[in-house]
Amino acid sequence: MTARRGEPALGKAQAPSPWGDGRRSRIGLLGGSFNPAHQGHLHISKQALARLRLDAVWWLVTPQNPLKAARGVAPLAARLASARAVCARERHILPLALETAFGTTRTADTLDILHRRFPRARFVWLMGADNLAQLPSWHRWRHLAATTPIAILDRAPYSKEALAGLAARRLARFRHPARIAGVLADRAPPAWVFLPIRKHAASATAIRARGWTVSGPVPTDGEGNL
Ligand SMILES: Nc1ncnc2c1ncn2[C@@H]1O[C@H](COP(=O)(O)OP(=O)(O)OP(=O)(O)O)[C@@H](O)[C@H]1O
Ligand SMILES: O=C(O)c1ccc[n+]([C@@H]2O[C@H](COP(=O)([O-])O)[C@@H](O)[C@H]2O)c1
Repeated sequence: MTARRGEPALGKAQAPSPWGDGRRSRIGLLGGSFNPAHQGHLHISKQALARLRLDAVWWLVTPQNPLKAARGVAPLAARLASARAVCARERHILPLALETAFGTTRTADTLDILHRRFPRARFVWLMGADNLAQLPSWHRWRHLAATTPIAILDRAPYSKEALAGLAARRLARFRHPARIAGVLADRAPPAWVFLPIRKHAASATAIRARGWTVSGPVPTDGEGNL
């Protein structure tokens, strides 16, 4: 892995595994605010691991979603801690603060760096159906789709809205049936699938409404699950 001039090198503590260390690792990237992380993130990550035949899912805990207000967003350390707590037992799911190391907040920029640094890795961008509906507001979203295969994980109540939206329409000819999900990582982008998985109702907004705070204990269901 080589850093470009001007890009910070990643310290060992940041070093994700697998590294793209000669093996053509298949890595799902779930970007998010994780304010806080919850069982919905875990559910879609497990679905992605199985359905897309991934080696790992990296949770990219964003320093700041460029389209969301900073107010009400817990510090990165607290969001990262919530992510680590939620997937503490998962060997193949890795919460990371790579965008803080890269100095990026916009996904297309982050993906460009990841492709440069891990030329042998096969990345798939993962997102819930709500984010597909919003994709046309993202910086260089067509470039993003042109560089990285995308898997959309279903989420209530956004399925119809997402599939009828501008991004789905503009990218319609690059959509593949869910049955090829296992080889999506091998497909040359643009390429995307919509995975009609069992829906999970968890949302960070609902958890915050129930009183999640940075300083207080992370709320659990008694088994350590948010
Ligand atoms: N229950 C869920 N089902 C499907 N996708 C989800 C679910 N929860 C989160 N995601 C997806 O995970 C990614 C990160 O989500 P995020 O951290 O914003 O959680 P959130 O619950 O959507 O937060 P908020 O309610 O604050 O907007 C997004 O792509 C989002 O669509
Ligand atoms: O690149 C953009 O312009 C962009 C705009 C909005 C959201 N994103 C990314 O989308 C991911 C999901 O964000 P969120 O806040 O819905 O969890 C996260 O990685 C954000 O950085 C990216």
